[in-house]
Amino acid sequence: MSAQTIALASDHAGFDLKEHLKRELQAAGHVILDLGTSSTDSVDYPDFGTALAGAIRDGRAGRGVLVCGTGIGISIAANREPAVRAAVVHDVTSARLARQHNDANVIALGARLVGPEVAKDCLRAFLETPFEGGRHAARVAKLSSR
Ligand SMILES: O=C(CO)[C@H](O)[C@H](O)[C@H](O)COP(=O)(O)O
Repeated sequence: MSAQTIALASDHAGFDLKEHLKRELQAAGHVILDLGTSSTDSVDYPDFGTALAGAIRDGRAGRGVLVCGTGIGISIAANREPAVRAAVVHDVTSARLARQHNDANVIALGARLVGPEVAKDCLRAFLETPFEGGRHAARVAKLSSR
């Protein structure tokens, strides 16, 4: 995928993995919008999921990557924004299908569940896999119309 602005956000549990993924994305030439957190000091994941969702809504980033301990809490926060389709992914297959079937514009990773190499593979699949459209298009449209 060509270079684009990608927003990153995590809580304390996801901080180290976020930094790892940031370096990967920078090396690939992407522009990074890092919305925090900036250390492993304890913070609240809704603040960071919401911040990333705002960046997607406002067009400051085309895609987003969220990290918390499980990926769950921070994705719940981000998905409250209608412009966001955030998918918790654990492996390349879930990351690929989140794009092919769901046109996910955000992935959420669990730093306590997924190692850095698997997370990197998920990120690559997320960025490189196109939406299939077809029968999935009407379903995704229904997500936005409710
Ligand atoms: O939101 C979560 C659970 O879905 C995340 O895993 C958080 O990172 C986790 O709850 C943080 O837990 P901690 O005990 O405060 O580090």
